[in-house]
Amino acid sequence: MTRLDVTAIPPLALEGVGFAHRGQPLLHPTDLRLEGYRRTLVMGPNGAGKSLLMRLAHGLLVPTVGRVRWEGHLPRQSMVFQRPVLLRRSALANLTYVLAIHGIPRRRRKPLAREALERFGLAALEARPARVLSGGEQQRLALARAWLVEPEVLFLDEPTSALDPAAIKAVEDAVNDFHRRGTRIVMTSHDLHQARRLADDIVLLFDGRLIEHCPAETFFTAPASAEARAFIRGELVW
Ligand SMILES: Nc1ncnc2c1ncn2[C@@H]1O[C@H](COP(=O)(O)OP(=O)(O)OP(=O)(O)O)[C@@H](O)[C@H]1O
Repeated sequence: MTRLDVTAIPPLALEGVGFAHRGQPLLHPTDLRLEGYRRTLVMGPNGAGKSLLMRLAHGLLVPTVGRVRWEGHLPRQSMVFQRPVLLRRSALANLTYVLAIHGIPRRRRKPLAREALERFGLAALEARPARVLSGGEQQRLALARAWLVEPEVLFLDEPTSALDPAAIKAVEDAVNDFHRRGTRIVMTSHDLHQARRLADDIVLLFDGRLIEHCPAETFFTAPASAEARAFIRGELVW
Protein backbone atom coordinates (compact mmCIF):
# COMPACT_ATOMS: atom_id res chain seq x y z
CA MET A 1 0.00 0.00 0.00
CA THR A 2 1.62 3.26 -1.11
CA ARG A 3 1.22 5.95 1.50
CA LEU A 4 -0.08 9.37 0.52
CA ASP A 5 1.81 12.47 1.65
CA VAL A 6 -0.19 13.48 4.71
CA THR A 7 1.73 16.71 5.16
CA ALA A 8 0.36 17.96 1.85
CA ILE A 9 -3.35 17.78 2.81
CA PRO A 10 -4.51 21.40 2.93
CA PRO A 11 -6.47 22.69 5.95
CA LEU A 12 -10.19 23.22 5.34
CA ALA A 13 -11.61 26.44 6.72
CA LEU A 14 -15.33 27.09 7.08
CA GLU A 15 -15.57 30.84 7.53
CA GLY A 16 -18.94 31.94 8.86
CA VAL A 17 -20.57 29.20 6.78
CA GLY A 18 -24.34 29.06 7.17
CA PHE A 19 -27.26 27.62 5.30
CA ALA A 20 -30.85 28.82 5.32
CA HIS A 21 -33.93 27.50 3.55
CA ARG A 22 -36.82 29.87 2.89
CA GLY A 23 -35.34 32.28 5.39
CA GLN A 24 -35.09 29.68 8.12
CA PRO A 25 -31.51 29.04 9.30
CA LEU A 26 -30.70 25.33 9.25
CA LEU A 27 -27.01 25.84 9.93
CA HIS A 28 -26.12 29.04 11.76
CA PRO A 29 -22.91 30.80 10.67
CA THR A 30 -20.13 28.44 11.64
CA ASP A 31 -16.36 28.77 11.88
CA LEU A 32 -14.52 25.47 11.75
CA ARG A 33 -10.99 24.56 10.74
CA LEU A 34 -10.08 20.97 9.95
CA GLU A 35 -6.37 20.47 9.56
CA GLY A 36 -3.73 17.82 9.80
CA TYR A 37 -4.16 14.14 9.42
CA ARG A 38 -7.06 13.25 11.64
CA ARG A 39 -10.25 11.28 11.93
CA THR A 40 -12.84 13.90 12.79
CA LEU A 41 -16.27 12.71 13.88
CA VAL A 42 -19.12 15.15 13.43
CA MET A 43 -21.70 14.25 16.04
CA GLY A 44 -25.10 15.38 17.19
CA PRO A 45 -28.68 14.18 17.43
CA ASN A 46 -30.99 13.72 14.44
CA GLY A 47 -31.59 16.96 12.60
CA ALA A 48 -28.62 18.77 14.17
CA GLY A 49 -27.18 19.72 10.78
CA LYS A 50 -24.45 17.09 10.39
CA SER A 51 -25.27 16.15 6.80
CA LEU A 52 -25.64 19.80 5.88
CA LEU A 53 -22.20 20.57 7.26
CA MET A 54 -20.69 17.67 5.30
CA ARG A 55 -22.37 18.68 2.04
CA LEU A 56 -21.23 22.25 2.47
CA ALA A 57 -17.66 21.17 3.28
CA HIS A 58 -17.49 18.80 0.30
CA GLY A 59 -18.93 21.43 -2.02
CA LEU A 60 -22.22 19.70 -2.83
CA LEU A 61 -24.16 22.61 -1.35
CA VAL A 62 -23.38 26.31 -1.65
CA PRO A 63 -23.58 28.19 1.66
CA THR A 64 -26.09 31.01 1.90
CA VAL A 65 -23.54 32.94 3.97
CA GLY A 66 -19.80 32.62 4.51
CA ARG A 67 -17.36 30.61 2.49
CA VAL A 68 -15.61 27.26 2.39
CA ARG A 69 -11.91 27.65 1.74
CA TRP A 70 -9.17 25.10 1.21
CA GLU A 71 -5.94 26.67 2.41
CA GLY A 72 -3.81 25.45 -0.47
CA HIS A 73 -4.73 23.27 -3.42
CA LEU A 74 -8.15 21.74 -3.91
CA PRO A 75 -7.54 18.20 -2.63
CA ARG A 76 -8.76 14.94 -4.15
CA GLN A 77 -11.92 14.22 -2.18
CA SER A 78 -14.55 11.49 -2.04
CA MET A 79 -17.81 11.21 -0.18
CA VAL A 80 -19.54 8.06 1.00
CA PHE A 81 -23.24 8.34 1.82
CA GLN A 82 -25.57 6.44 4.12
CA ARG A 83 -27.23 4.94 1.05
CA PRO A 84 -24.61 4.47 -1.66
CA VAL A 85 -25.42 5.70 -5.13
CA LEU A 86 -24.35 2.89 -7.44
CA LEU A 87 -24.66 2.45 -11.19
CA ARG A 88 -26.97 -0.14 -12.72
CA ARG A 89 -23.99 -2.34 -13.65
CA SER A 90 -21.90 -5.09 -12.08
CA ALA A 91 -19.80 -4.42 -9.00
CA LEU A 92 -16.66 -4.62 -11.16
CA ALA A 93 -18.05 -2.24 -13.78
CA ASN A 94 -18.90 0.33 -11.08
CA LEU A 95 -15.21 0.43 -10.28
CA THR A 96 -13.78 0.34 -13.82
CA TYR A 97 -16.14 3.22 -14.65
CA VAL A 98 -14.59 5.41 -11.96
CA LEU A 99 -11.11 4.53 -13.18
CA ALA A 100 -12.10 5.47 -16.74
CA ILE A 101 -13.36 8.85 -15.50
CA HIS A 102 -10.01 9.41 -13.84
CA GLY A 103 -8.18 8.70 -17.08
CA ILE A 104 -6.67 5.33 -16.12
CA PRO A 105 -5.75 3.40 -19.30
CA ARG A 106 -8.18 0.60 -20.18
CA ARG A 107 -5.69 -2.26 -19.68
CA ARG A 108 -5.04 -1.20 -16.05
CA ARG A 109 -8.67 -0.75 -15.01
CA LYS A 110 -9.76 -4.35 -14.35
CA PRO A 111 -6.63 -5.34 -12.38
CA LEU A 112 -6.94 -2.24 -10.20
CA ALA A 113 -10.69 -2.73 -9.74
CA ARG A 114 -10.18 -6.39 -8.80
CA GLU A 115 -7.51 -5.45 -6.28
CA ALA A 116 -9.97 -3.04 -4.64
CA LEU A 117 -12.76 -5.65 -4.64
CA GLU A 118 -10.38 -8.08 -2.98
CA ARG A 119 -9.36 -5.53 -0.34
CA PHE A 120 -12.99 -4.89 0.61
CA GLY A 121 -13.97 -8.57 0.61
CA LEU A 122 -16.05 -8.41 -2.55
CA ALA A 123 -13.95 -10.49 -4.97
CA ALA A 124 -16.58 -13.23 -5.25
CA LEU A 125 -19.26 -10.70 -6.13
CA GLU A 126 -17.58 -8.89 -9.01
CA ALA A 127 -20.16 -9.94 -11.63
CA ARG A 128 -23.21 -9.25 -9.45
CA PRO A 129 -25.37 -6.24 -10.30
CA ALA A 130 -24.32 -3.58 -7.78
CA ARG A 131 -27.89 -2.65 -6.92
CA VAL A 132 -28.84 -6.14 -5.72
CA LEU A 133 -25.95 -6.30 -3.26
CA SER A 134 -26.88 -6.19 0.42
CA GLY A 135 -26.64 -2.89 2.29
CA GLY A 136 -23.29 -3.81 3.82
CA GLU A 137 -21.90 -5.03 0.49
CA GLN A 138 -23.04 -1.87 -1.25
CA GLN A 139 -21.33 0.23 1.38
CA ARG A 140 -18.11 -1.73 0.92
CA LEU A 141 -18.39 -1.25 -2.84
CA ALA A 142 -18.81 2.49 -2.30
CA LEU A 143 -15.67 2.41 -0.14
CA ALA A 144 -13.79 0.41 -2.79
CA ARG A 145 -14.79 3.03 -5.35
CA ALA A 146 -13.54 5.80 -3.09
CA TRP A 147 -10.33 3.84 -2.44
CA LEU A 148 -9.50 3.91 -6.15
CA VAL A 149 -9.64 7.70 -6.17
CA GLU A 150 -6.89 7.82 -3.49
CA PRO A 151 -8.62 10.73 -1.76
CA GLU A 152 -6.64 13.11 0.39
CA VAL A 153 -9.87 13.81 2.25
CA LEU A 154 -12.72 11.32 2.67
CA PHE A 155 -16.14 12.50 3.84
CA LEU A 156 -18.50 9.83 5.15
CA ASP A 157 -22.08 10.69 6.03
CA GLU A 158 -23.58 8.16 8.48
CA PRO A 159 -21.96 5.29 6.58
CA THR A 160 -22.92 2.67 9.17
CA SER A 161 -26.33 3.72 10.40
CA ALA A 162 -28.25 1.08 8.42
CA LEU A 163 -25.82 -1.79 8.99
CA ASP A 164 -25.53 -4.79 11.31
CA PRO A 165 -22.56 -5.12 13.71
CA ALA A 166 -20.37 -7.18 11.35
CA ALA A 167 -20.96 -4.75 8.49
CA ILE A 168 -20.28 -1.81 10.82
CA LYS A 169 -16.94 -3.36 11.75
CA ALA A 170 -16.06 -3.84 8.07
CA VAL A 171 -16.76 -0.16 7.38
CA GLU A 172 -14.80 0.98 10.44
CA ASP A 173 -11.84 -1.22 9.42
CA ALA A 174 -12.02 0.34 5.96
CA VAL A 175 -12.06 3.85 7.43
CA ASN A 176 -8.91 2.98 9.35
CA ASP A 177 -7.32 1.57 6.17
CA PHE A 178 -7.97 4.88 4.42
CA HIS A 179 -6.49 6.72 7.36
CA ARG A 180 -3.40 4.51 7.48
CA ARG A 181 -2.86 5.14 3.77
CA GLY A 182 -2.81 8.88 4.47
CA THR A 183 -6.35 10.16 4.07
CA ARG A 184 -7.94 12.73 6.38
CA ILE A 185 -11.31 11.40 7.56
CA VAL A 186 -14.39 13.52 8.22
CA MET A 187 -17.35 11.38 9.23
CA THR A 188 -20.77 11.96 10.74
CA SER A 189 -22.20 9.67 13.35
CA HIS A 190 -24.58 9.77 16.28
CA ASP A 191 -23.03 6.68 17.82
CA LEU A 192 -20.87 7.44 20.86
CA HIS A 193 -19.30 3.97 20.87
CA GLN A 194 -18.23 4.47 17.28
CA ALA A 195 -16.76 7.84 18.17
CA ARG A 196 -14.79 6.32 21.04
CA ARG A 197 -13.41 3.69 18.66
CA LEU A 198 -12.53 5.98 15.77
CA ALA A 199 -12.30 9.65 16.57
CA ASP A 200 -9.19 11.77 16.99
CA ASP A 201 -11.34 14.86 17.37
CA ILE A 202 -15.04 15.58 17.71
CA VAL A 203 -17.27 18.27 16.32
CA LEU A 204 -20.60 18.50 18.16
CA LEU A 205 -23.58 20.10 16.47
CA PHE A 206 -26.91 20.80 18.06
CA ASP A 207 -29.88 22.59 16.59
CA GLY A 208 -27.90 23.89 13.62
CA ARG A 209 -25.07 25.27 15.74
CA LEU A 210 -21.52 24.17 16.33
CA ILE A 211 -21.29 23.58 20.07
CA GLU A 212 -17.83 22.13 20.50
CA HIS A 213 -14.74 21.08 18.54
CA CYS A 214 -12.05 19.39 20.58
CA PRO A 215 -9.83 16.29 20.83
CA ALA A 216 -11.88 13.13 21.40
CA GLU A 217 -10.28 12.51 24.77
CA THR A 218 -11.26 15.96 26.01
CA PHE A 219 -14.77 15.51 24.68
CA PHE A 220 -15.29 12.30 26.61
CA THR A 221 -13.43 13.17 29.81
CA ALA A 222 -13.97 16.91 30.20
CA PRO A 223 -16.61 18.22 27.80
CA ALA A 224 -16.84 22.01 27.96
CA SER A 225 -20.51 22.49 27.16
CA ALA A 226 -23.74 21.45 28.86
CA GLU A 227 -24.90 20.11 25.47
CA ALA A 228 -21.89 17.79 25.17
CA ARG A 229 -22.44 16.49 28.70
CA ALA A 230 -26.10 15.87 27.92
CA PHE A 231 -25.24 14.21 24.60
CA ILE A 232 -22.81 11.83 26.31
CA ARG A 233 -25.50 10.96 28.85
CA GLY A 234 -27.89 10.22 25.97
CA GLU A 235 -30.15 13.10 26.94
CA LEU A 236 -29.66 15.49 24.06
CA VAL A 237 -32.51 15.32 21.59
CA TRP A 238 -33.83 17.86 19.18
N1 LIG B 1 -31.40 21.08 1.15
C1 LIG B 1 -32.23 21.29 2.19
N2 LIG B 1 -33.31 22.10 2.09
C2 LIG B 1 -34.12 22.30 3.14
N3 LIG B 1 -33.96 21.74 4.36
C3 LIG B 1 -32.91 20.94 4.52
C4 LIG B 1 -31.99 20.66 3.46
N4 LIG B 1 -31.05 19.81 3.94
C5 LIG B 1 -31.38 19.59 5.24
N5 LIG B 1 -32.48 20.26 5.60
C6 LIG B 1 -33.07 20.29 6.97
O1 LIG B 1 -32.03 20.74 7.83
C7 LIG B 1 -32.07 20.09 9.10
C8 LIG B 1 -30.73 19.42 9.38
O2 LIG B 1 -30.61 18.30 8.50
P1 LIG B 1 -29.36 17.33 8.45
O3 LIG B 1 -29.68 16.29 7.43
O4 LIG B 1 -28.12 18.10 8.26
O5 LIG B 1 -29.39 16.70 9.91
P2 LIG B 1 -28.48 15.55 10.53
O6 LIG B 1 -27.81 16.11 11.74
O7 LIG B 1 -27.60 14.97 9.47
O8 LIG B 1 -29.59 14.52 10.98
P3 LIG B 1 -29.69 12.90 10.89
O9 LIG B 1 -28.82 12.38 12.00
O10 LIG B 1 -31.15 12.67 11.15
O11 LIG B 1 -29.24 12.50 9.51
C9 LIG B 1 -33.23 19.11 9.01
O12 LIG B 1 -34.33 19.72 9.66
C10 LIG B 1 -33.48 18.95 7.52
O13 LIG B 1 -34.84 18.67 7.25
